[in-house]
Amino acid sequence: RRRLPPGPRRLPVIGNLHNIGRKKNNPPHRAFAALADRYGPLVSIRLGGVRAVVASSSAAAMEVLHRCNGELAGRGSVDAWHARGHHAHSIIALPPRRKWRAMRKLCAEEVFAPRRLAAAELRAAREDEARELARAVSDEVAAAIGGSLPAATVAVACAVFPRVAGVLCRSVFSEELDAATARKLGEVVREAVVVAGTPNLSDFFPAIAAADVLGVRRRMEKLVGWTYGVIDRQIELRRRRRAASEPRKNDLLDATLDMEGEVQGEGWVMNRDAMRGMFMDLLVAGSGSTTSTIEWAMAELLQNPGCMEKVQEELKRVLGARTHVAESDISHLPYLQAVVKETLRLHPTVPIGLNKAEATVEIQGYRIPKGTTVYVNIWDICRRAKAWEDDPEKFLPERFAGRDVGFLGTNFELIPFGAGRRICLGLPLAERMLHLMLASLLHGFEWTLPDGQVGVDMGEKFGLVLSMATPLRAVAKAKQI
Ligand code: HEM
Repeated sequence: RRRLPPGPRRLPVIGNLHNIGRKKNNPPHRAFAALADRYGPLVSIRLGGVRAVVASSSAAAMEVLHRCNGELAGRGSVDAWHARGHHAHSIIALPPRRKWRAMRKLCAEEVFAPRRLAAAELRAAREDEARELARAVSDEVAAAIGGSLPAATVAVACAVFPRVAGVLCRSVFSEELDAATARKLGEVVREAVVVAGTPNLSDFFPAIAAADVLGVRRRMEKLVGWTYGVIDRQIELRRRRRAASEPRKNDLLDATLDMEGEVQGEGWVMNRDAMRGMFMDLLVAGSGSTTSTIEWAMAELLQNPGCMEKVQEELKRVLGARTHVAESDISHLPYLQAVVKETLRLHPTVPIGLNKAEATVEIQGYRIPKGTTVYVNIWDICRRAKAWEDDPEKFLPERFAGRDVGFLGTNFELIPFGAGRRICLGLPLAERMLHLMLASLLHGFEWTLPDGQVGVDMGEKFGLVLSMATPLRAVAKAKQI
C-alpha cells in the first residue's frame, strides 16, 4: 500500500514544530536525529503549514541524492533569502532550472574547474593566504613575547576568516579585501548564517510570511545590503579598469561583465542583481563553512593530543626544513587528510540538506508527494552510518586508514558536501583551502589550551553553518622547524 513514512503525532496548527522548537541544546539536526531513533530513517513531519520528510540514513540519502535526485533537487523555501530579492539570483535558492544551471556552469568553469584551480596565479594566491595566516599568528606570538608573555592566545576563527575570504575574493575578483572590510565581512557572515538558518515562523506559515513576525527578513536585509555594497565596489572598480583598457583578468567577474545585458534564456538577464546574487552566495557559503571546519578541526586536535602529535610529526617529516606548506604537499599527508575527513564527519558545517520534491516519488516503499520538503540530516548520517559503528562519536582519524571513503558525494555515509545535482559547488576549492590552512596552523606552532582551561566547549551554534557556540581560543607558541 502506498503511504507516507511514519512520524510523530501532530498538534493542531503547529503540527510538529514543538518537536524541533528553538530549544537550547536541541537544535534541528539533533531533534531530527531523535525522531529518527524513534521512527526510522524516513520520518514524516508537518512544520506549521509545510509537509516535510527527514532522511537520516545513508541508504535514504542515496535515494534522495542519487536515485530520485532528478525529482528531489528542488530547494525548500527560506524566507530570509528573500531579503532584497536575493533568492531570485541565488544559486543556493534557485529551483534547478536553466538560470540555476547556467550560473552553476559559469562558476564551475571560471572558478572551480580543475584547469582554473591549477592556474599558477590562483594556486599562488591560495598558498599566499595560507602563509599570511601563519604570519598573522606569528605576529600575535611576537607581540605577546614583546609584552613578556611566553605565547599568544589566538582566536582561531578570527585569524582564519580573513584568509579564507582572501582566497575567495582573489579567486572571484582577482582582488583582496582591505583588512577592515574582511573583518566586517566576518561579522556579517557569522550573523547571516545564524539569522538565515534559525527556524523562522515565516518558513512554516508562508501565508503570513509578508508580516515577517520575527523580523528575520528585516535583519537579513541589512546584512545582504552591506555585502552587496562590497560586491558593487568590486564591479565598479573593474568597470573603470576595463574602460581604461587595462589588461583583462579573465576571472569570473570579467566573464559576467562580458555577458552583461544579454538575455540568457528563460528570460533572465545577466545584470547587476544576478552578479550580486551569485557573488554573495560564493562569499557567504564559502567563507563561513570553511572557517568553521578549520576551527572544529583545531578544537578536536587540542582535545586529542595523540592526533595532534601525529599530524604535526607527519608535517615535519614531509616538509623537512621548509616553513611553508605548498598544495603539492597535501597528497603526501594522508594523516592530515584523515583529520579533515574526520572533522567533516563529526562536524559537517552544513548540517541539514534542504531539498524539495518537484514530483511525487517513492522511496523505500513510502510515497513522497510533490511539494514535500525533504531534509537530509547530513549531521546524523555522518555519525549514524553503519560504516562508523566503531565508536562513531569519537574523533578517530585512524578510522580512514586504508579505507577508500571520500566526501565527493559517492560514499553516502560521508556527505558533508551533499551529493547529486546540488552537491556543494565550491567543494574543490574548499578541499584545497581546508588542508592548506590547517596545515599552516599546525606546522608552524605548538598549540595548547589556555592555562587552567580543561577541555573545549564543543557546544554548537545552529545556523546555515554549524559553528562553535564558544569561539575557540588556543595558545600558540612558535615551533622550531
Ligand atoms: C567546508 C566547507 C564547505 C562545506 C562543508 C560545504 C557544504 C555544502 C553543502 C552540504 C551544500 C548543500 C548541498 C545540497 O543542497 O545537497 C553546499 C552547497 C553550496 N556550496 Fe558549499 N560547502 C563548503 C564550502 C563551500 C565553498 C568554499 C563554496 C564557494 C566558494 C561553496 C559554495 C556552495 C554553493 C554555491 C552551494 C549551493 C549549490 C546549489 O544549490 O546548487 N561551498 N555546500
